[in-house]
Amino acid sequence: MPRHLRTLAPAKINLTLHVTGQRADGYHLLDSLVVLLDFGDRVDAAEAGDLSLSVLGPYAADVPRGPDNLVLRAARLMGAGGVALTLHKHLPAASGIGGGSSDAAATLRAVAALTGAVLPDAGALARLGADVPVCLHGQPCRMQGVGEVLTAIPALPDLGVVLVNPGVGLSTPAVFAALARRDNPPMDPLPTGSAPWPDAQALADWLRGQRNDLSRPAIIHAPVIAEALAALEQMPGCLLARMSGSGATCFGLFPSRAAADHAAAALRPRAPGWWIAAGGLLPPGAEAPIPL
Ligand SMILES: C[C@](O)(CO)[C@H](O)COP(=O)(O)OP(=O)(O)OC[C@H]1O[C@@H](n2ccc(N)nc2=O)[C@H](O)[C@@H]1O
Ligand SMILES: Nc1ncnc2c1ncn2[C@@H]1O[C@H](COP(=O)(O)OP(=O)(O)OP(=O)(O)O)[C@@H](O)[C@H]1O
Repeated sequence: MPRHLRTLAPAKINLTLHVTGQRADGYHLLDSLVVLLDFGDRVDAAEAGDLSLSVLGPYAADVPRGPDNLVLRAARLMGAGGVALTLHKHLPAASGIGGGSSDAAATLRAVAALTGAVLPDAGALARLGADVPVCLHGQPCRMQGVGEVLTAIPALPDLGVVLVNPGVGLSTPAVFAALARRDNPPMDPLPTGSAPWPDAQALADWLRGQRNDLSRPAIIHAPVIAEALAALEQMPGCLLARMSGSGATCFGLFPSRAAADHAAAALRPRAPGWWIAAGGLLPPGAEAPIPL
């Protein structure tokens, strides 16, 4: 067993997010295409006498340091007694890109690799956060139910992605509560065949016919989201711009990682208060903990 591990907690984006109903307990039924990106937070785990958490990085001040941090909640769920955890918080909190859920999933992976403990069951994962199952899954997929039903999707083409957060945090329950309708149509049927989206343009063309039903209520709370979407749409090479999750982070899709890097570099000087990051899709296996 390794004694010290480093794990990526990748940013998550909802390429689509259809809200199709509501359960009796208030949780909403979703139909969403989810991908993870090749950048995000980082969770380090080392053998130690007690369970502890240090939080570092540019957004450390925006997340709890105590027992409510999803890293510690995930570690306790694994029964971890002697693990020193360090969260490097690079993703803005409460921003629709899965930060806390991805940190929790990375912690589950790291503690499993460090101690040999088994992963929690599906019910316990969902109680940590609706996005925890998809973040633990690690691969592009369709997410349904309230987040616990994950199915495979056709292979995706190479993509570049730019994320833009216009400097506002949004409460996920408040955005769901502002929905005008909860019984919206699901996604169109997924195309069939081994590579129905031969390139990023073909994927963007299909996504243009789908929705994020939380965009409208999120823009009511934070009108600056519309400015972030417009800024992305105006970048050369941007194929599609949408909001992720419950916002306020928006993503732009580009034909390549180089085109995304170029657009992010061009946008930064024009929007100094915004968080802007660029990358690509998470390669298979890249979510696995790395011994240090
Ligand atoms: C909107 C998404 O980001 C889409 O991927 C996720 O469904 C939200 O995932 P999350 O932040 O991990 O969500 P949780 O922490 O479990 O839930 C936060 C709150 O969002 C609302 N919520 C969440 C998921 C869901 N399917 N229906 C909901 O209504 C509930 O009010 C819940 O109390
Ligand atoms: N490790 C963590 N990182 C981020 N937030 C955390 C963490 N632990 C607890 N939280 C709390 O969870 C809340 C939601 O943060 P998170 O970054 O998961 O946002 P989100 O936008 O709801 O994500 P999602 O895309 O899954 O909806 C924050 O307001 C914060 O107080």
